[in-house]
Amino acid sequence: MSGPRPARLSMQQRPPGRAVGGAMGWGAALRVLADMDGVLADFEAGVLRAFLARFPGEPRAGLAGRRGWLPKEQHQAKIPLCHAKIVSVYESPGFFLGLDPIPGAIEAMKEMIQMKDTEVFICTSPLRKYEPCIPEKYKWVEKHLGPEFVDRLILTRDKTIVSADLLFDDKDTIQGVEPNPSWEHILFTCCHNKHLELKPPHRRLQSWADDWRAILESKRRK
Ligand SMILES: Cc1cn([C@H]2C[C@H](O)[C@@H](COP(=O)(O)O)O2)c(=O)[nH]c1=O
Ligand SMILES: [Mg+2]
Repeated sequence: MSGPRPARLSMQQRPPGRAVGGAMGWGAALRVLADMDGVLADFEAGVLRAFLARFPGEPRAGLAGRRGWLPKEQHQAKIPLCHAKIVSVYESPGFFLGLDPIPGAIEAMKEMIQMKDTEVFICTSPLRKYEPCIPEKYKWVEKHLGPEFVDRLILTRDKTIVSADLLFDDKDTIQGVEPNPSWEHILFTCCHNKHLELKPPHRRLQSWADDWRAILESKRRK
């Protein structure tokens, strides 16, 4: 985690009506990234639901017993034969588009984007097998959040190179080519990370019912 980013002066690039100024100075809007799977879209529940529908009677690990980010690793460790089947589930057409929103996520994002001096983006990593994952991610955002957020969708397999103040993400370790990302990673609680004990100054958001507004405000004050 590093300190706040220097103020940006690219006012021309800002959408009309979102110019910022005042106490924080011109261009010093707070920039927030929200991860998609596990933060906005319920990837874990979607995997389990689709797996049960497609392979009824197949042994699987339930959400309560999940440890570690990769369900394929989880299942691989306990039930070796499941791996390829789990991958086939989340690589199937309709999987990403059919994911349910995480409770409160849509409301939080729509409120956040209206906040003064705040820039909100969705930052998601597509599967290496990028079809149909990528078009379905765009469609999901349009369906649940609307066209305003389609313009704010960042797809990258390396989030460390994206410049922002905050990143809400369920993955416990986010690594890439940039060793010191500009954002503070707020771990969004999910079945696979809830057992992890975070050492200060690392912070969590337990759910969208938790005080995400306070996290944004704490970052503005810095
Ligand atoms: C195995 C596995 C894969 N994913 C996938 C789903 C997405 O394509 C990315 C993560 O996307 P995010 O929006 O950056 O969260 O990886 C996953 O999320 N979880 C898994 O266990
Ligand atoms: Mg995620």
